[in-house]
Amino acid sequence: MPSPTAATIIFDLDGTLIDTAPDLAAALNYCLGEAGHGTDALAVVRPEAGHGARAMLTAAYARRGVPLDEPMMLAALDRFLGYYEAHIADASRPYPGVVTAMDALTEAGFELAVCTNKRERLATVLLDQLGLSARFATICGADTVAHRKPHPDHIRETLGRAGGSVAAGAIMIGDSAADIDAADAAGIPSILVDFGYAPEADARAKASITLADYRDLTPKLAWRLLAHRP
Ligand SMILES: O=C(O)COP(=O)(O)O
Ligand SMILES: [Mg+2]
Repeated sequence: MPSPTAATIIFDLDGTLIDTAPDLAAALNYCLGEAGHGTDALAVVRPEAGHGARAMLTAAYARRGVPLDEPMMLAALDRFLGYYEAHIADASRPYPGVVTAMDALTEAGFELAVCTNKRERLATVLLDQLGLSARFATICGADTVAHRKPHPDHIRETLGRAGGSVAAGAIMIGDSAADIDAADAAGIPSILVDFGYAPEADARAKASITLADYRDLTPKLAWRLLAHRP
């Protein structure tokens, strides 16, 4: 049971907690192959992996100069998501050091939560298959809420479900401007991970700190950030 007074560490999922790009790229390449196109290398697809299936398909078709109207997009999305769910944890793994960092944070009394623009069901299936779901007080997806990140309500809803609040203390850890902007608008400190999919310059500038290695995500760092709230 989440404690009502615990501070909450909120993780973004894709590109922050889990490196999901290989399985997302495989789902994209399956769709491209089915439509008679060649495949894209992981390095090409990786920067788009944090923006969801629709963005990945849009970019792949734009690279080929092939138009993708809405009915084609909806059919491609169905194919993408069907393949993706069936292969969701084939190659996706937690980033190095994050599980050890979560152990230390939980041990120190922090509540952990996930706030992702992935669909809640997919996020839950992925974390279930990786054996990580039980660590989180809530897994709050894009379709769990009326307004997804960068809207601050996504963070507020995540905190509410986790038994926390802005007043009780919260930190958002993410890899994109959507994460950092949501944290900023909710009035909580943020950590931008350097190794994610979309570390844009404005997110880097706006984040409370940038993290290059999960070994540095310690309870001491979290307490320091909470002591200097924005
Ligand atoms: O699937 C997306 O659009 C991005 O997911 P994320 O918020 O976990 O990075
Ligand atoms: Mg992300």
